[in-house]
Amino acid sequence: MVTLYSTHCSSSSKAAASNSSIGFYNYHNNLPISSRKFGSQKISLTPICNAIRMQDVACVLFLNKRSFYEPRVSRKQRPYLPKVEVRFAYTLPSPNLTCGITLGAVVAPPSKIENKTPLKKLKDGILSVRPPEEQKDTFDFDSNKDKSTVSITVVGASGDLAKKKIFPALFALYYEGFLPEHFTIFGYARSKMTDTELRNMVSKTLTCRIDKRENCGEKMEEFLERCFYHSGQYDSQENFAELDKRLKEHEAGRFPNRLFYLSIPPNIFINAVRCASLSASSAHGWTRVIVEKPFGRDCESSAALTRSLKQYLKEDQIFRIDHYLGKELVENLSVLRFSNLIFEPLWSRQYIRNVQFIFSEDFGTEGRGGYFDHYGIIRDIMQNHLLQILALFAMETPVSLDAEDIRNEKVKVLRSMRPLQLDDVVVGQYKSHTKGGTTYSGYTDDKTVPKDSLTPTFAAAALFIDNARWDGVPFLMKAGKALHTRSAEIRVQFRHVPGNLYNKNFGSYLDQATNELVIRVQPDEAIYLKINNKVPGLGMRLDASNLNLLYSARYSKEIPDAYERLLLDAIEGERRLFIRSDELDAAWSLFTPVLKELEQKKIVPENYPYGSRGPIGAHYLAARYKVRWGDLA
Ligand SMILES: NC(=O)C1=CN([C@@H]2O[C@H](COP(=O)(O)OP(=O)(O)OC[C@H]3O[C@@H](n4cnc5c(N)ncnc54)[C@H](OP(=O)(O)O)[C@@H]3O)[C@@H](O)[C@H]2O)C=CC1
Ligand SMILES: O=C1O[C@H](COP(=O)(O)O)[C@@H](O)[C@H](O)[C@H]1O
Repeated sequence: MVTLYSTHCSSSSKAAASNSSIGFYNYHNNLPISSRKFGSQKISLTPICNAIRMQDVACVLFLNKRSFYEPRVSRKQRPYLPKVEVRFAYTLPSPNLTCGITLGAVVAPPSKIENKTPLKKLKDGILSVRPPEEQKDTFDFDSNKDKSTVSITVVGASGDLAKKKIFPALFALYYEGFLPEHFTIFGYARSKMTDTELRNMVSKTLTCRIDKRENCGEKMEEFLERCFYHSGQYDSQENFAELDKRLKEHEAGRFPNRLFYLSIPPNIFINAVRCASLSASSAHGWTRVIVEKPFGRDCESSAALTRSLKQYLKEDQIFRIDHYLGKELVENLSVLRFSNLIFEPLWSRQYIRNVQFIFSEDFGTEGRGGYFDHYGIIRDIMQNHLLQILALFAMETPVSLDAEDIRNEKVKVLRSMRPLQLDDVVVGQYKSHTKGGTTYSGYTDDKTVPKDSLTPTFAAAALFIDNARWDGVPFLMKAGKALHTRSAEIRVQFRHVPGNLYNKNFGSYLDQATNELVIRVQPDEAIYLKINNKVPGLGMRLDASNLNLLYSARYSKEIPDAYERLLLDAIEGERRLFIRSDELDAAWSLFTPVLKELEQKKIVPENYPYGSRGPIGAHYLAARYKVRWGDLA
């Protein structure tokens, strides 16, 4: 049952409101339940809403026959949440009319919600950013109420990320039935391509899951038929208006929602957003924009980017992607911690000695040297991926799983952290190395990288959270390219057991006898806990063994790629895994001073051979805090 408990709507203009009405629709079948016309300056909708008690309600507000607003039954109503509050407040594009509606919902039995198709979850109402005067078309909601559509435009479709990640993720969602019934995918870039050429390009990177090969070819054909291409400049409103025209042809009178994925270099983000929002945003439905990193390269440039984006978009239209937040084990971090009694009580300085976030790749910056040299590993990996994981790891219990509640807690952690000090950073750069007759090029051997580049391809750092829970606990980060292995892990090293009866069995290896919880994000996703155990036999010999939850052994389902989850969330309007602007500001504040110092002082990175374990300085840094890197134990 859903109970709407508080709504209000006020207008400062009689004329603007004279043709207006509010309608309630059954969420499941979109049939009208009730509607009310209003033309007065002020209208209280509370009595209407209180009178309506039913399974699920969708509510659409019409102003001068335009529909602006559709509250959703969102993923907040997943089974683990027995009670949901949905709040909406927004400004209508009309300058003299504002309206806010607050809904409080008590949710229907969870199974019903879960059984919904994703399309039915698509009930978020984001206003178009297009100026009102450009919203010429009116939408006849009565005859189209059961028909909405999502148009996904991949801006920069000819690029590496689009081919490698975005199109395959969209196909996986399609294959699994997660895309809405009506959807269209457009590639947009400057390269000249026909629809068929785009389809050929995309088809080369599509794969079916190992566990689901049924009708794979057929599904690919169906998917590709819904992919189109439009060639245009990123700074041309005219070209985006042409795209708009083509999108409209495919939307064919359906309720149009539009998602733009900016898969382009950052220097053209703003032009593309300006043109897309002014010439190709949805007139009636929502318009959302996924923005890829890098979100600036320091506090100032990031704030400037946010300011520019907000000239054309509202914060809730901006989906800043950090694909590490979409990884299965990062998503599981909160589940592990907040739904297992054995972990949460241990999650503090009292029991945890240090936490390590380790990222390594066994390949260099090949092909991306130009981009990388401008950013370096601290900006590329630490300031975003590792810091986001740290914030999730260390945050206090959020009030709910609502996006804002989670992001509020993450911001608090970031704001409680000390900006990184130069003394607490070690930087490195890989050099060429020959192994087994093969020579692996060094970073500066790349033609797109200046020979005298000081850009770090490796960094280790010690960070601290100055709050009651984490006071004095080192949070160590290590990230590097061209190392000996590819992996991403979170390692939680616990304190010694006080007065351990078995200390003598460990001899001088007391450190190695502490418990360690490892969350292996990739590859071979796993969670394991290192415990001390008696080696079977008549003696009393102890060893460290793992209680091991290896995903591939436990779950037969293939783990979805991070981009699948994030794209689906963006389509559904779920913001939990996207970065809010204040989180971003807080993240940059931690790293900007040290990044500037490294550059101003021209700190020379320590060399390490391609394929090695990185510079020795990382060990000294850890040792300063009496820590051993867990991945080396
Ligand atoms: N590739 C990756 O693994 C990752 C990428 N990212 C981010 O995603 C975004 C896209 O990355 P990626 O696909 O690698 O980028 P690309 O360099 O491949 O660029 C994407 C497309 O943008 C256009 N483009 C490239 N350079 C310029 C330019 N100087 N001026 C105008 N247009 C240009 C090209 O299309 P055309 O010429 O046809 O217009 C190109 O195909 C970037 O912001 C990147 O930082 C983030 C994480 C990982
Ligand atoms: O954002 C980035 O991530 C990739 C690593 O992503 P993964 O999912 O393959 O682990 C990294 O290679 C790239 O430099 C960086 O920009």
